[in-house]
Amino acid sequence: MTDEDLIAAARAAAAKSYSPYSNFAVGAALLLQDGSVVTGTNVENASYGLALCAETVAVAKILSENWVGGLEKVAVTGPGADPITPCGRCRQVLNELAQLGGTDPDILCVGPDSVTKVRLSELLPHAFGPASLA
Ligand SMILES: O=c1ccn([C@H]2C[C@H](O)[C@@H](CO)O2)c(=O)[nH]1
Ligand SMILES: [Zn+2]
Repeated sequence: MTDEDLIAAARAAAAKSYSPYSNFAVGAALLLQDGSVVTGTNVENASYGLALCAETVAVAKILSENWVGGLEKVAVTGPGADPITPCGRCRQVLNELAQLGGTDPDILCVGPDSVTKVRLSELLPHAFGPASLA
């Protein structure tokens, strides 16, 4: 799975976005250690504050259906002029999945003409995670 393939999967997910209120279509594609890819898109609501982010939808799909191992890589696409970075809540939600499998995934923050690659630990330093409860 190349970065380009993962980005294409995120873009395909964004094409299914339900975002009639913000018109801001986000796609996320999560690559797991067994090579499988799970996608998510943002799902908004007439009660605006209930919007679900693309990354969180993808993590919920994985943990409720088919978690098979560590989180290797994530691609996130948005419609803005700059590469999109996961919001704070999504960083925490992604960290839970990463910690479960013991990885520090690359996050591909995708813009129209550039990709910024950062580690999750760079986006969420000093994270609170499962081990913090011990
Ligand atoms: O990382 C992010 C940031 C925002 N959104 C969604 C939430 C909302 O539907 C829209 C505008 O904030 O974008 C995501 O899905 N992921
Ligand atoms: Zn988010």
